[in-house]
Amino acid sequence: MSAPILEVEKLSKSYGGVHAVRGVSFTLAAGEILALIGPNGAGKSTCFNMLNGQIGRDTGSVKILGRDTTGLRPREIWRLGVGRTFQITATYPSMTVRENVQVALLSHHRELGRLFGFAGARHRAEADRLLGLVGMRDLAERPCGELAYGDLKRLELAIALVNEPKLLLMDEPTAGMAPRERVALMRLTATIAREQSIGVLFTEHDMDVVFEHADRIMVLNRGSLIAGGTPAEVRNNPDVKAVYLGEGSVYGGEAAA
Ligand SMILES: Nc1ncnc2c1ncn2[C@@H]1O[C@H](COP(=O)(O)OP(=O)(O)OP(=O)(O)O)[C@@H](O)[C@H]1O
Repeated sequence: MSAPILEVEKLSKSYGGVHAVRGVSFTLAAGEILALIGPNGAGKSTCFNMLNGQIGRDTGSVKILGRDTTGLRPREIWRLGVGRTFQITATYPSMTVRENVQVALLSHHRELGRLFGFAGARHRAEADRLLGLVGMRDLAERPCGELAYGDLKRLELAIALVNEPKLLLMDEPTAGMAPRERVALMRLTATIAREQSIGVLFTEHDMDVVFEHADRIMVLNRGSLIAGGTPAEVRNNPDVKAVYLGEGSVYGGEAAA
């Protein structure tokens, strides 16, 4: 079996007296879709931000493609082959869809100096290939500011793929989307991830999305992992049921947190 893409061991972080994340360990394989769920305040974002280098960890280790990430800045972690999407989309509204992808490609190729007098031809074919992957080729000429929210999220996915990531970190990728759009976005993500052997770690509040698309689910509560396994295993886990009781259903239908 090939080495895991992501290896997390005993990751911890406290804020004053609050143990936001306590001794979290897990691995993620190529092409695997792994969901990190838990009620509000469970530590999901803190975990994520330690993985992508936005916040430092107190203890523990994170290896991406076998490389220890201790001390690496977010940009250096991105350059290891990590794609990211954020809860709040960050695109340039006055630029077209294609130009937004081209700018990301310029950054990936360390050519941002060329932005001045940006002729629009640079990496155009690659930008169109990425837009084709997410089904947005026909929207290439549209100004980003005119896009529907669901299309913006697909664009964000195309941008996350510019550096040919082996690991994709998605923090609430479907936040703010209509239910049907959410499932469609995760289906698209899962298809691309499996075709390209990209490991995906995502946090998500919509349990329909989680149970339909994750190969494996980890459940955080008060900073600790309390359960992990296939969707069927997690669904039947009594600890998980207890955590979610009164907050919605882990069987799908309602948001759990
Ligand atoms: N910068 C910070 N300073 C102090 N406490 C923090 C900070 N960031 C997070 N916390 C605390 O750490 C705990 C975990 O928060 P975190 O945001 O990681 O949870 P979460 O599972 O992502 O929640 P949500 O689902 O609401 O986004 C919470 O108790 C939170 O109040």
